[in-house]
Amino acid sequence: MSSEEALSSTITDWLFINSWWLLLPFIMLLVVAAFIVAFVLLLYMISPLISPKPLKLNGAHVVVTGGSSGIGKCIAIECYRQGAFITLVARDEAKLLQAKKELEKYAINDKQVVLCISVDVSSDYSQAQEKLGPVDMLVNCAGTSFSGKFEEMEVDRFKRMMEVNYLGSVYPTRAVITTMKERRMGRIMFVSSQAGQIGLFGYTAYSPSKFALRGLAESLQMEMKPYNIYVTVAYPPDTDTPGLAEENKTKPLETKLISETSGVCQPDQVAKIIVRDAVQGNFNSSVGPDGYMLSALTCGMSPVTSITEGLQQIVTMGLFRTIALFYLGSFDSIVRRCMIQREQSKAADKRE
Ligand SMILES: NC(=O)C1=CN([C@@H]2O[C@H](COP(=O)(O)OP(=O)(O)OC[C@H]3O[C@@H](n4cnc5c(N)ncnc54)[C@H](OP(=O)(O)O)[C@@H]3O)[C@@H](O)[C@H]2O)C=CC1
Ligand SMILES: CCCCCCCCCCCCCCCC(=O)[C@@H](N)CO
Repeated sequence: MSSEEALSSTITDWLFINSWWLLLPFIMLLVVAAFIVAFVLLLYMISPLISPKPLKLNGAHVVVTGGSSGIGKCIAIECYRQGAFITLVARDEAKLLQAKKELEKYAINDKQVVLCISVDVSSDYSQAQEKLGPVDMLVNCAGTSFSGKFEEMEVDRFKRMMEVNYLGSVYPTRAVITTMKERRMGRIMFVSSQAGQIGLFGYTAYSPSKFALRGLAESLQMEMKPYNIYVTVAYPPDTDTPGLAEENKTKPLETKLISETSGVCQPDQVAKIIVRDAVQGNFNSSVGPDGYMLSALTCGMSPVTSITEGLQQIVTMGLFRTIALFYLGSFDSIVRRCMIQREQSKAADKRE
Protein backbone atom coordinates (compact mmCIF):
# COMPACT_ATOMS: atom_id res chain seq x y z
CA MET A 1 0.00 0.00 0.00
CA SER A 2 1.38 3.42 -1.01
CA SER A 3 1.49 6.19 1.50
CA GLU A 4 -1.28 8.07 -0.36
CA GLU A 5 -3.68 5.12 -0.19
CA ALA A 6 -2.93 4.76 3.48
CA LEU A 7 -3.81 8.39 4.09
CA SER A 8 -7.17 8.25 2.25
CA SER A 9 -8.22 5.08 4.01
CA THR A 10 -7.32 6.69 7.33
CA ILE A 11 -9.57 9.65 6.50
CA THR A 12 -12.50 7.47 5.41
CA ASP A 13 -12.11 5.34 8.46
CA TRP A 14 -11.99 8.41 10.54
CA LEU A 15 -15.12 9.78 8.82
CA PHE A 16 -17.12 6.64 9.24
CA ILE A 17 -15.90 5.88 12.68
CA ASN A 18 -16.57 9.39 13.92
CA SER A 19 -19.86 9.68 11.93
CA TRP A 20 -18.75 12.95 10.40
CA TRP A 21 -21.24 12.28 7.59
CA LEU A 22 -24.10 12.49 9.96
CA LEU A 23 -23.05 16.00 10.89
CA LEU A 24 -23.22 17.26 7.30
CA PRO A 25 -26.98 17.92 7.14
CA PHE A 26 -26.77 19.76 10.43
CA ILE A 27 -23.95 21.94 9.18
CA MET A 28 -25.93 22.70 6.02
CA LEU A 29 -28.97 23.51 8.11
CA LEU A 30 -26.91 25.88 10.24
CA VAL A 31 -25.59 27.66 7.18
CA VAL A 32 -29.12 28.01 5.73
CA ALA A 33 -30.43 29.24 9.08
CA ALA A 34 -27.61 31.77 9.30
CA PHE A 35 -28.52 33.04 5.82
CA ILE A 36 -32.20 33.32 6.73
CA VAL A 37 -31.38 35.20 9.92
CA ALA A 38 -29.03 37.54 8.04
CA PHE A 39 -31.67 38.08 5.34
CA VAL A 40 -34.43 38.82 7.85
CA LEU A 41 -32.12 41.17 9.75
CA LEU A 42 -31.31 42.97 6.52
CA LEU A 43 -35.00 43.30 5.68
CA TYR A 44 -35.73 44.65 9.15
CA MET A 45 -32.88 47.11 8.75
CA ILE A 46 -34.43 48.61 5.64
CA SER A 47 -38.01 48.44 6.94
CA PRO A 48 -38.05 52.02 8.30
CA LEU A 49 -37.22 53.15 4.79
CA ILE A 50 -40.43 51.76 3.38
CA SER A 51 -42.81 52.26 6.31
CA PRO A 52 -44.18 55.80 6.02
CA LYS A 53 -44.51 58.08 9.01
CA PRO A 54 -48.11 58.04 10.32
CA LEU A 55 -50.23 61.09 9.52
CA LYS A 56 -51.42 63.16 12.48
CA LEU A 57 -55.16 63.53 12.05
CA ASN A 58 -55.41 66.15 14.78
CA GLY A 59 -55.60 69.47 12.93
CA ALA A 60 -55.38 67.80 9.50
CA HIS A 61 -57.74 68.68 6.65
CA VAL A 62 -59.60 65.60 5.37
CA VAL A 63 -61.83 65.68 2.29
CA VAL A 64 -64.33 62.84 1.96
CA THR A 65 -66.23 62.40 -1.29
CA GLY A 66 -69.44 60.49 -0.68
CA GLY A 67 -69.17 61.75 2.89
CA SER A 68 -72.91 62.32 3.31
CA SER A 69 -73.88 58.65 3.61
CA GLY A 70 -72.78 55.13 4.52
CA ILE A 71 -69.08 54.27 4.64
CA GLY A 72 -68.00 57.79 3.64
CA LYS A 73 -69.97 59.38 6.47
CA CYS A 74 -68.46 56.93 8.98
CA ILE A 75 -64.95 57.68 7.68
CA ALA A 76 -65.63 61.40 8.14
CA ILE A 77 -66.88 60.80 11.69
CA GLU A 78 -63.83 58.68 12.54
CA CYS A 79 -61.47 61.42 11.32
CA TYR A 80 -63.46 64.16 13.04
CA ARG A 81 -63.29 62.27 16.32
CA GLN A 82 -59.52 62.32 16.00
CA GLY A 83 -59.46 66.10 15.61
CA ALA A 84 -59.50 66.58 11.82
CA PHE A 85 -61.17 69.36 9.83
CA ILE A 86 -63.59 67.83 7.37
CA THR A 87 -64.91 68.72 3.93
CA LEU A 88 -67.81 66.56 2.79
CA VAL A 89 -68.41 66.26 -0.95
CA ALA A 90 -71.62 64.84 -2.46
CA ARG A 91 -74.51 66.03 -4.64
CA ASP A 92 -77.58 66.19 -2.41
CA GLU A 93 -77.36 69.32 -0.21
CA ALA A 94 -79.98 68.19 2.30
CA LYS A 95 -78.09 64.95 2.95
CA LEU A 96 -74.84 66.90 3.27
CA LEU A 97 -76.32 69.23 5.89
CA GLN A 98 -77.78 66.31 7.79
CA ALA A 99 -74.40 64.56 7.84
CA LYS A 100 -72.65 67.78 8.91
CA LYS A 101 -74.98 68.04 11.91
CA GLU A 102 -74.30 64.43 12.82
CA LEU A 103 -70.54 64.91 12.56
CA GLU A 104 -70.49 68.00 14.73
CA LYS A 105 -71.67 65.96 17.69
CA TYR A 106 -68.26 64.29 17.78
CA ALA A 107 -66.11 67.45 18.00
CA ILE A 108 -63.14 67.18 20.36
CA ASN A 109 -62.18 70.87 20.24
CA ASP A 110 -63.93 74.11 19.30
CA LYS A 111 -61.65 74.89 16.34
CA GLN A 112 -62.91 71.97 14.28
CA VAL A 113 -65.17 72.76 11.32
CA VAL A 114 -67.16 70.74 8.80
CA LEU A 115 -67.53 72.18 5.30
CA CYS A 116 -69.87 70.86 2.64
CA ILE A 117 -69.41 71.06 -1.11
CA SER A 118 -72.25 70.00 -3.37
CA VAL A 119 -70.72 68.67 -6.55
CA ASP A 120 -71.05 65.71 -8.89
CA VAL A 121 -67.65 63.98 -8.83
CA SER A 122 -68.31 62.30 -12.15
CA SER A 123 -68.34 65.59 -14.04
CA ASP A 124 -65.24 67.75 -14.01
CA TYR A 125 -64.27 68.81 -10.57
CA SER A 126 -61.91 71.73 -11.12
CA GLN A 127 -64.38 74.40 -9.90
CA ALA A 128 -64.17 72.90 -6.41
CA GLN A 129 -60.38 73.08 -6.43
CA GLU A 130 -60.06 76.70 -5.27
CA LYS A 131 -62.58 76.19 -2.48
CA LEU A 132 -60.57 73.39 -0.92
CA GLY A 133 -57.23 74.87 0.13
CA PRO A 134 -54.48 72.48 1.22
CA VAL A 135 -55.68 68.93 1.81
CA ASP A 136 -53.84 66.39 3.98
CA MET A 137 -56.00 63.42 3.16
CA LEU A 138 -58.45 62.81 0.33
CA VAL A 139 -60.88 59.93 0.70
CA ASN A 140 -62.46 58.93 -2.62
CA CYS A 141 -65.56 57.17 -1.37
CA ALA A 142 -68.33 58.52 -3.63
CA GLY A 143 -69.60 55.56 -5.57
CA THR A 144 -72.59 53.70 -6.74
CA SER A 145 -73.32 50.07 -7.40
CA PHE A 146 -75.70 48.18 -9.55
CA SER A 147 -75.87 44.46 -10.09
CA GLY A 148 -77.62 42.42 -12.73
CA LYS A 149 -77.05 39.95 -15.51
CA PHE A 150 -74.67 41.18 -18.20
CA GLU A 151 -77.14 41.06 -21.08
CA GLU A 152 -80.01 42.46 -19.02
CA MET A 153 -78.27 45.65 -17.89
CA GLU A 154 -78.61 48.73 -20.06
CA VAL A 155 -75.36 49.67 -21.77
CA ASP A 156 -75.54 53.04 -20.07
CA ARG A 157 -75.01 51.36 -16.66
CA PHE A 158 -71.51 50.29 -17.66
CA LYS A 159 -70.67 53.86 -18.63
CA ARG A 160 -72.17 55.36 -15.49
CA MET A 161 -70.28 52.97 -13.22
CA MET A 162 -66.96 54.01 -14.79
CA GLU A 163 -67.93 57.69 -14.65
CA VAL A 164 -68.85 57.72 -10.97
CA ASN A 165 -66.60 55.06 -9.44
CA TYR A 166 -63.49 55.48 -11.56
CA LEU A 167 -63.46 59.01 -13.07
CA GLY A 168 -65.21 60.23 -9.91
CA SER A 169 -61.99 59.28 -8.10
CA VAL A 170 -59.65 60.65 -10.77
CA TYR A 171 -61.07 64.20 -10.79
CA PRO A 172 -60.94 64.89 -7.04
CA THR A 173 -57.43 63.39 -6.90
CA ARG A 174 -56.33 65.71 -9.72
CA ALA A 175 -57.77 68.62 -7.77
CA VAL A 176 -55.63 68.02 -4.68
CA ILE A 177 -52.45 66.34 -5.89
CA THR A 178 -50.49 69.41 -7.07
CA THR A 179 -50.66 71.10 -3.68
CA MET A 180 -49.84 67.81 -1.95
CA LYS A 181 -46.72 67.46 -4.10
CA GLU A 182 -45.67 71.02 -3.30
CA ARG A 183 -46.15 70.42 0.41
CA ARG A 184 -44.44 67.01 0.17
CA MET A 185 -47.12 65.33 2.22
CA GLY A 186 -50.52 63.72 1.87
CA ARG A 187 -52.70 60.67 1.73
CA ILE A 188 -54.99 59.54 -1.07
CA MET A 189 -57.55 56.85 -0.33
CA PHE A 190 -59.56 54.93 -2.89
CA VAL A 191 -62.53 52.93 -1.69
CA SER A 192 -62.69 49.92 -4.01
CA SER A 193 -64.49 46.72 -2.94
CA GLN A 194 -63.88 42.99 -2.59
CA ALA A 195 -65.58 43.02 -5.98
CA GLY A 196 -62.49 44.98 -7.10
CA GLN A 197 -60.34 41.93 -6.32
CA ILE A 198 -62.56 39.19 -7.66
CA GLY A 199 -65.09 39.30 -10.49
CA LEU A 200 -68.45 37.87 -9.44
CA PHE A 201 -71.75 36.93 -11.02
CA GLY A 202 -73.86 40.08 -11.42
CA TYR A 203 -70.99 42.57 -11.18
CA THR A 204 -70.00 42.86 -14.86
CA ALA A 205 -70.63 46.62 -14.72
CA TYR A 206 -69.52 47.31 -11.14
CA SER A 207 -66.38 45.16 -10.76
CA PRO A 208 -64.39 46.70 -13.65
CA SER A 209 -64.91 50.19 -12.20
CA LYS A 210 -63.47 48.96 -8.89
CA PHE A 211 -60.61 47.00 -10.51
CA ALA A 212 -59.71 50.20 -12.36
CA LEU A 213 -59.06 51.98 -9.07
CA ARG A 214 -56.34 49.47 -8.24
CA GLY A 215 -54.47 50.21 -11.49
CA LEU A 216 -54.80 53.91 -10.88
CA ALA A 217 -53.61 53.56 -7.29
CA GLU A 218 -50.54 51.45 -8.13
CA SER A 219 -49.38 53.83 -10.85
CA LEU A 220 -50.08 56.89 -8.74
CA GLN A 221 -48.23 55.46 -5.74
CA MET A 222 -45.06 54.94 -7.77
CA GLU A 223 -45.22 58.56 -8.93
CA MET A 224 -46.01 59.99 -5.52
CA LYS A 225 -43.78 58.06 -3.13
CA PRO A 226 -40.77 60.41 -3.49
CA TYR A 227 -43.09 63.26 -2.52
CA ASN A 228 -44.06 61.55 0.72
CA ILE A 229 -47.61 61.01 -0.53
CA TYR A 230 -49.10 57.62 0.29
CA VAL A 231 -51.95 55.91 -1.51
CA THR A 232 -54.33 53.39 0.06
CA VAL A 233 -56.90 51.14 -1.62
CA ALA A 234 -59.64 49.72 0.58
CA TYR A 235 -61.54 46.55 -0.33
CA PRO A 236 -64.60 46.31 1.94
CA PRO A 237 -67.07 43.41 1.83
CA ASP A 238 -70.86 44.03 1.80
CA THR A 239 -71.48 46.81 4.30
CA ASP A 240 -74.79 47.79 5.83
CA THR A 241 -75.44 51.20 4.18
CA PRO A 242 -78.24 52.96 2.25
CA GLY A 243 -76.19 52.19 -0.88
CA LEU A 244 -76.29 48.43 -0.20
CA ALA A 245 -80.04 48.54 0.56
CA GLU A 246 -80.59 50.20 -2.81
CA GLU A 247 -78.41 47.65 -4.62
CA ASN A 248 -80.20 44.75 -2.94
CA LYS A 249 -83.49 45.73 -4.58
CA THR A 250 -82.32 44.42 -7.95
CA LYS A 251 -79.59 41.97 -6.93
CA PRO A 252 -79.66 38.57 -8.64
CA LEU A 253 -80.02 35.62 -6.24
CA GLU A 254 -76.60 34.29 -7.32
CA THR A 255 -74.88 37.54 -6.37
CA LYS A 256 -76.67 37.56 -3.03
CA LEU A 257 -75.65 33.99 -2.18
CA ILE A 258 -72.04 34.45 -3.28
CA SER A 259 -71.61 37.75 -1.42
CA GLU A 260 -72.95 36.16 1.76
CA THR A 261 -69.65 34.23 1.94
CA SER A 262 -67.98 37.37 3.24
CA GLY A 263 -70.92 38.44 5.46
CA VAL A 264 -72.19 41.97 6.06
CA CYS A 265 -70.12 44.49 8.00
CA GLN A 266 -71.12 47.61 9.90
CA PRO A 267 -69.96 50.86 8.27
CA ASP A 268 -68.35 52.23 11.45
CA GLN A 269 -66.17 49.12 11.81
CA VAL A 270 -65.14 49.33 8.15
CA ALA A 271 -64.41 53.06 8.53
CA LYS A 272 -62.16 52.49 11.57
CA ILE A 273 -60.01 50.01 9.63
CA ILE A 274 -59.84 52.21 6.54
CA VAL A 275 -58.82 55.30 8.52
CA ARG A 276 -56.18 53.35 10.46
CA ASP A 277 -54.63 52.02 7.26
CA ALA A 278 -54.71 55.43 5.54
CA VAL A 279 -53.06 57.10 8.54
CA GLN A 280 -50.32 54.46 8.54
CA GLY A 281 -49.91 54.83 4.79
CA ASN A 282 -50.62 51.16 4.05
CA PHE A 283 -51.24 50.52 0.37
CA ASN A 284 -53.74 47.78 1.09
CA SER A 285 -56.70 47.94 3.44
CA SER A 286 -58.90 44.90 3.94
CA VAL A 287 -61.66 43.88 6.33
CA GLY A 288 -62.16 40.48 7.97
CA PRO A 289 -60.50 37.10 7.39
CA ASP A 290 -61.84 36.72 3.83
CA GLY A 291 -60.61 40.21 3.07
CA TYR A 292 -57.20 39.36 4.45
CA MET A 293 -56.94 36.21 2.33
CA LEU A 294 -58.18 37.97 -0.82
CA SER A 295 -55.62 40.75 -0.38
CA ALA A 296 -52.70 38.40 0.19
CA LEU A 297 -53.82 36.32 -2.78
CA THR A 298 -54.24 39.25 -5.18
CA CYS A 299 -51.22 41.29 -4.06
CA GLY A 300 -49.53 40.87 -7.45
CA MET A 301 -46.97 43.64 -7.95
CA SER A 302 -48.65 46.08 -5.58
CA PRO A 303 -46.39 48.09 -3.30
CA VAL A 304 -45.58 46.62 0.07
CA THR A 305 -45.66 48.94 3.06
CA SER A 306 -44.27 46.72 5.79
CA ILE A 307 -41.84 43.86 6.01
CA THR A 308 -44.32 41.73 7.92
CA GLU A 309 -46.87 42.25 5.15
CA GLY A 310 -44.35 41.10 2.53
CA LEU A 311 -43.33 38.03 4.52
CA GLN A 312 -46.96 37.09 5.17
CA GLN A 313 -47.72 37.28 1.45
CA ILE A 314 -44.75 35.06 0.58
CA VAL A 315 -45.66 32.43 3.14
CA THR A 316 -49.45 32.32 2.66
CA MET A 317 -49.90 32.63 -1.10
CA GLY A 318 -49.94 28.91 -1.95
CA LEU A 319 -52.18 28.01 0.94
CA PHE A 320 -54.68 30.75 0.12
CA ARG A 321 -54.78 29.74 -3.55
CA THR A 322 -55.68 26.24 -2.41
CA ILE A 323 -58.49 27.60 -0.26
CA ALA A 324 -59.60 29.85 -3.13
CA LEU A 325 -60.14 26.82 -5.38
CA PHE A 326 -62.75 25.54 -2.93
CA TYR A 327 -64.46 28.93 -2.83
CA LEU A 328 -64.52 29.08 -6.63
CA GLY A 329 -65.99 25.59 -6.74
CA SER A 330 -68.76 26.60 -4.38
CA PHE A 331 -69.50 29.78 -6.37
CA ASP A 332 -69.78 27.76 -9.58
CA SER A 333 -72.17 25.36 -7.89
CA ILE A 334 -74.33 28.24 -6.61
CA VAL A 335 -74.59 29.57 -10.18
CA ARG A 336 -75.42 26.11 -11.54
CA ARG A 337 -78.07 25.42 -8.87
CA CYS A 338 -79.76 28.77 -9.45
CA MET A 339 -79.89 28.12 -13.19
CA ILE A 340 -81.44 24.68 -12.75
CA GLN A 341 -83.97 26.05 -10.28
CA ARG A 342 -84.95 28.84 -12.66
CA GLU A 343 -85.39 26.43 -15.54
CA GLN A 344 -87.51 24.11 -13.43
CA SER A 345 -89.82 26.87 -12.27
CA LYS A 346 -90.09 28.16 -15.86
CA ALA A 347 -91.09 24.68 -17.02
CA ALA A 348 -93.63 24.42 -14.17
CA ASP A 349 -95.10 27.82 -15.13
CA LYS A 350 -95.54 26.64 -18.72
CA ARG A 351 -97.36 23.49 -17.61
CA GLU A 352 -99.90 25.49 -15.58
N1 LIG B 1 -71.96 49.17 1.00
C1 LIG B 1 -71.23 48.20 0.51
O1 LIG B 1 -71.62 47.04 0.59
C2 LIG B 1 -69.93 48.48 -0.14
C3 LIG B 1 -69.63 49.71 -0.67
N2 LIG B 1 -68.42 49.92 -1.28
C4 LIG B 1 -68.10 51.23 -1.86
O2 LIG B 1 -68.05 52.19 -0.84
C5 LIG B 1 -68.48 53.44 -1.32
C6 LIG B 1 -69.61 53.97 -0.44
O3 LIG B 1 -70.65 53.06 -0.47
P1 LIG B 1 -71.93 53.20 0.46
O4 LIG B 1 -71.55 53.85 1.71
O5 LIG B 1 -72.61 51.91 0.47
O6 LIG B 1 -72.80 54.19 -0.46
P2 LIG B 1 -74.04 55.15 -0.15
O7 LIG B 1 -74.94 55.02 -1.32
O8 LIG B 1 -74.59 54.93 1.19
O9 LIG B 1 -73.34 56.59 -0.22
C7 LIG B 1 -72.79 57.04 -1.40
C8 LIG B 1 -72.25 58.44 -1.20
O10 LIG B 1 -71.66 58.88 -2.41
C9 LIG B 1 -72.28 60.06 -2.85
N3 LIG B 1 -72.31 60.06 -4.31
C10 LIG B 1 -72.83 59.13 -5.13
N4 LIG B 1 -72.69 59.49 -6.40
C11 LIG B 1 -72.06 60.69 -6.39
C12 LIG B 1 -71.62 61.59 -7.41
N5 LIG B 1 -71.83 61.33 -8.70
N6 LIG B 1 -71.01 62.74 -7.04
C13 LIG B 1 -70.80 63.00 -5.74
N7 LIG B 1 -71.18 62.21 -4.74
C14 LIG B 1 -71.81 61.06 -5.07
C15 LIG B 1 -73.67 60.01 -2.23
O11 LIG B 1 -74.26 61.28 -2.09
P3 LIG B 1 -75.23 61.91 -3.24
O12 LIG B 1 -76.06 60.80 -3.75
O13 LIG B 1 -75.99 62.97 -2.54
O14 LIG B 1 -74.32 62.48 -4.26
C16 LIG B 1 -73.33 59.43 -0.87
O15 LIG B 1 -72.79 60.41 -0.04
C17 LIG B 1 -68.88 53.22 -2.77
O16 LIG B 1 -67.82 53.57 -3.60
C18 LIG B 1 -69.15 51.73 -2.83
O17 LIG B 1 -68.93 51.22 -4.11
C19 LIG B 1 -67.49 48.93 -1.36
C20 LIG B 1 -67.75 47.70 -0.84
C21 LIG B 1 -68.97 47.37 -0.19
C1 LIG C 1 -58.74 32.61 -0.14
C2 LIG C 1 -59.82 33.20 -0.94
C3 LIG C 1 -60.93 33.79 -0.15
C4 LIG C 1 -62.02 34.15 -1.06
C5 LIG C 1 -63.14 34.86 -0.39
C6 LIG C 1 -64.13 35.30 -1.40
C7 LIG C 1 -65.24 36.08 -0.85
C8 LIG C 1 -66.02 36.71 -1.96
C9 LIG C 1 -67.11 37.57 -1.49
C10 LIG C 1 -67.24 38.77 -2.35
C11 LIG C 1 -68.17 39.76 -1.80
C12 LIG C 1 -68.25 40.97 -2.70
C13 LIG C 1 -68.86 42.10 -1.99
C14 LIG C 1 -69.00 43.29 -2.86
C15 LIG C 1 -69.60 44.41 -2.09
C16 LIG C 1 -69.88 45.62 -2.89
O1 LIG C 1 -68.99 46.24 -3.36
C17 LIG C 1 -71.28 46.04 -3.10
N1 LIG C 1 -72.15 45.56 -2.13
C18 LIG C 1 -71.36 47.54 -3.13
O2 LIG C 1 -72.62 48.02 -2.82
